[in-house]
Amino acid sequence: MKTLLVAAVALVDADGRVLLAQRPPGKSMAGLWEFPGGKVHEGETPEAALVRELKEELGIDTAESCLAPFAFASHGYEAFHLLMPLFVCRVWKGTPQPLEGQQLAWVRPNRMGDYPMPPADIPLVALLRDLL
Ligand SMILES: Nc1nc2c([nH]c(=O)n2[C@H]2C[C@H](O)[C@@H](COP(=O)(O)OP(=O)(O)OP(=O)(O)O)O2)c(=O)[nH]1
Repeated sequence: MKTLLVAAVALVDADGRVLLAQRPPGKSMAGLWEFPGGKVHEGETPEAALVRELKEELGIDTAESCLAPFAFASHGYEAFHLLMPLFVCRVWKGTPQPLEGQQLAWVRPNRMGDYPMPPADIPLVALLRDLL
């Protein structure tokens, strides 16, 4: 089974809300809410992948130094094993915009239960609730 490395980030605003993005129709797990991020390319670090993805998906600028390692998900999906480091970021430039047609929502960790997420993410939500 292939291990897929995906980097994800909890963008946290001044009110302690976290940005979730809804996976668009046509993609795997469409309709579920996830942390922004994506696959780490060959030869790329997770931090560099996130800086790139945040620009592409949301139009915001972040520095690698603003990404604090927080936790990781390790989850067996049918087709691959997902290894997903989750970073926390509280500092960025710009306002997140849905540049890829995705829905965005700022959600308090204790309300994340209202937003169906991929199974890999469930343990991460509990950890965020403790942090924020
Ligand atoms: N970005 C992100 N991906 C997640 C989360 N939880 C989770 O299981 N994933 C999975 C979904 C995808 O299989 C993979 C991320 O792939 P991607 O977002 O870069 O690429 P993609 O939508 O084209 O994925 P796919 O349709 O090819 O499966 O990680 C999460 O919180 N954030």
